[in-house]
Amino acid sequence: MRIGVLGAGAWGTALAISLGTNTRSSHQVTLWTRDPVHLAELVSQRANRRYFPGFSLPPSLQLTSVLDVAIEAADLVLIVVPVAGLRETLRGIAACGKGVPVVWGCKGFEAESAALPHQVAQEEYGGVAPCGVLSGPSFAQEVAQGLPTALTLASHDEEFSRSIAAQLHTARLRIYSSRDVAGVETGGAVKNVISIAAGISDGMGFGHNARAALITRGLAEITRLGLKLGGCMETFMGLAGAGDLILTCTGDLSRNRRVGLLLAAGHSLPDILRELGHTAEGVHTASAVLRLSQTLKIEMPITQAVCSVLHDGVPARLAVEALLNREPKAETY
Ligand SMILES: NC(=O)c1ccc[n+]([C@@H]2O[C@H](COP(=O)([O-])OP(=O)(O)OC[C@H]3O[C@@H](n4cnc5c(N)ncnc54)[C@H](O)[C@@H]3O)[C@@H](O)[C@H]2O)c1
Ligand SMILES: O=P(O)(O)OC[C@H](O)CO
Repeated sequence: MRIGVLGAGAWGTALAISLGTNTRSSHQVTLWTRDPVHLAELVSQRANRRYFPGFSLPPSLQLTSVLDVAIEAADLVLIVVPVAGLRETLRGIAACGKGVPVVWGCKGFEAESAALPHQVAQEEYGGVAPCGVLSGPSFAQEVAQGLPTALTLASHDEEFSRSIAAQLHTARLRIYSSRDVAGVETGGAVKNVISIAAGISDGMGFGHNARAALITRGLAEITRLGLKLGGCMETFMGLAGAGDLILTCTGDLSRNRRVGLLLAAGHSLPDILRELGHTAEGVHTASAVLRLSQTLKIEMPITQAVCSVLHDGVPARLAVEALLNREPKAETY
């Protein structure tokens, strides 16, 4: 298959390396960056030192900064820009007029609209071609190293998700298909918020028990919101739910977890984001999720606490104390 990967950050580059060096099938991969200067670096260094140092780009990988070139050369487009760039990227693909099938790998809610990626896609690309989302526990570095990873590809078009999952599937990148787009996207988005909370807790030295409690009650928040948004219970127990939540709350490769660790150490959010140099979707998604939870009247205390630290200047210790001092209640979802 000919695959256009749009977005040459960590995840786009890792997917391009993994799919481009896949020995079982013969994918021809083109990686697109919007920045011509970045393209020149990629071409001359055959590596992405800016976003993904330590990995060589496979010789067969094509590189471009012209969107139409990446799309024209593709049977499938993978959009791997942050959620904030999804709408603009979809508009660019639509303007190309090819009607190419699209799968996105971004995880979050759009900050201003609080829309999930598939809702943005419906507005910008609805009815043009089959679409889906790729999500699940997947640190870019491990995927690029060829370490075993399992993902979920969800689409409302069941035939599309099965077919694309089968074509992208390898022994090292196992891809399961699903119809639950809203569930898969909600799991991938909210886990980033809970991961910031886990980072804060670990950074303050609260220990393994507290982290396990945050993961479990975080899963309850994901499930509550996800069910309201039309997701299925089993999705939240699967790769794109509990799987990704556990990975991101416990794995030190997580950028969202790192945001929490640095907040606990007393760093300011602008300094943290500058030092990170990468997308941490949980930062913007937290506010969108909080607004949604208030509109939908869903209790999401961990999300609320994370928002208060990120955006209201509440010290991490006070936010954690407020969480701990909540009234006792029955353990429900
Ligand atoms: N890094 C991972 O391990 C990983 C794994 C799974 C999913 N994701 C998700 O993938 C998405 C991208 O993450 P990343 O790790 O590649 O981020 P990153 O910060 O490493 O790179 C983001 C890339 O997108 C580009 N970009 C930003 N806005 C753009 C726009 N409007 N149009 C075109 N390009 C734009 C940037 O220039 C950069 O190249 C996020 O939603 C993230 O949650 C990341
Ligand atoms: O580094 P993070 O926190 O954006 O997490 C990366 C992936 O989403 C993990 O599945």
